Amino acid sequence: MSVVRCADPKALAAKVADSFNDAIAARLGAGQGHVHVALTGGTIATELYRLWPDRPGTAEVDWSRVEVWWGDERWVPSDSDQRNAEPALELLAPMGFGAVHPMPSGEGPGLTAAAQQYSAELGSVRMDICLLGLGPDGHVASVFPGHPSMNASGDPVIAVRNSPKPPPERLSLTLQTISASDEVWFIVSGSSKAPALTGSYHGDDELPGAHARGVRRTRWFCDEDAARSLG
Ligand SMILES: O=C(O)[C@H](O)[C@@H](O)[C@H](O)[C@H](O)COP(=O)(O)O
Repeated sequence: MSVVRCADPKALAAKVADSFNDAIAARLGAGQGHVHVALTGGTIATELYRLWPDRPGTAEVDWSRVEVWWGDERWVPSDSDQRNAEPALELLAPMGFGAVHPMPSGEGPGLTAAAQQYSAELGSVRMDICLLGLGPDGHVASVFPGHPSMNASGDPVIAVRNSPKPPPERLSLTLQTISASDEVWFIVSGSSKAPALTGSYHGDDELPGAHARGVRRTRWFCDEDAARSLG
């Protein structure tokens, strides 16, 4: 595990964008045909998507060999501004990804069928890099502490009901699926996240963030406000 500390949210978002560019270019340069990346929703992730297309180095990457997935989604219609995927894809449009895989939206099949559909779409794909935000309660993707989503196993994607964070219905990768990723990257900003960050980093069992670990590497990108109590 490694921690990357940045002065403020803007520097944090820029650092994560540059790190993605470097890591993806390195994978492609090493002969990997395609790179699979899972993105997340949330405020700081949106800041990342806003500045990523214009970062120096972004134009150097062959994005046609990158496939984008989502770690979780809110079960609302596709034109809702609460969605994770569509607003992000609008910001990231200049990059021209080879393929994008938004999770199904609320006007489609039922929630359970949608989870099965995305599980099938995922098939045997494992993420090279899975990006995660962290909630103040320690949630990652739509896996919440003390909630049935924490113990889900079986299919890689689950239907989440009664989510403590609105909206109540969501889709999410399971912790097992997240932790099958080669790398897990956290992006964490703000003092409200400091206790959850410290607990997740140090392995507090009750926090979903403590169970999300990459097979090869776990990186914690955080700003000083979030990292305050990390030591
Ligand atoms: O759908 C969601 O709500 C997100 O995917 C969620 O897991 C998010 O990443 C964290 O809650 C952090 O969000 P903030 O950066 O807004 O605190």
